[in-house]
Amino acid sequence: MSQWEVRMSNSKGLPYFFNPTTKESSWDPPSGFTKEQIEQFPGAKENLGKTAPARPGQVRASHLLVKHKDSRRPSSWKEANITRTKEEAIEILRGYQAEIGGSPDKFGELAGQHSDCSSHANAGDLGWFGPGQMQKPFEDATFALDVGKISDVVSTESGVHLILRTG
Ligand SMILES: Cn1nc(-c2ccccc2)cc1C(=O)N[C@H](Cc1nc2ccccc2[nH]1)C(=O)O
Repeated sequence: MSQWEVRMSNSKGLPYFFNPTTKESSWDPPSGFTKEQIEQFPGAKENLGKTAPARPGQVRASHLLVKHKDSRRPSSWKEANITRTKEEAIEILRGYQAEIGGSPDKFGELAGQHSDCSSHANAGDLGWFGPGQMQKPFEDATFALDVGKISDVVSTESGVHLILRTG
């Protein structure tokens, strides 16, 4: 039986069917196979049922930033002159992390109250962004998250962050 497999289209963020023997590819399942057979194709379990991101290649995230004295801009809507150390900032962020407990709703509430980023007014929402738009540690951490998940502490030149990936 010519072996079909399910691959993920990077450009569209959608699964497609590919036959390495015949080099055929199709968005729709090849005919002549039962649903059960299709579900056994290599790659089917990882890829079938995935929906395309609203903006292929981009991600959306919210964050809670705690700045410190060595931040690129040690000032925020909350505090004109931020003097805490990076270690103190991490301790504060750990407290928020515990209170958030993995809840996206709680994340937005605390980001709105406590984030040292001007996006606090947006419950921490930064909108959509692609590669090269945010500081690299922030970008890498966001792209590594599944949608709906919250990072551990991430450090950038702006301070220390918790990141919630939303899209
Ligand atoms: C990248 N960005 N987007 C917003 C924003 C987005 C939506 C609505 C309002 C503000 C603010 C910022 C920003 O750079 N804010 C900085 C702090 C900061 N540094 C960041 C580094 C990486 C990601 C987000 C970051 N936010 C500041 O207020 O000093």
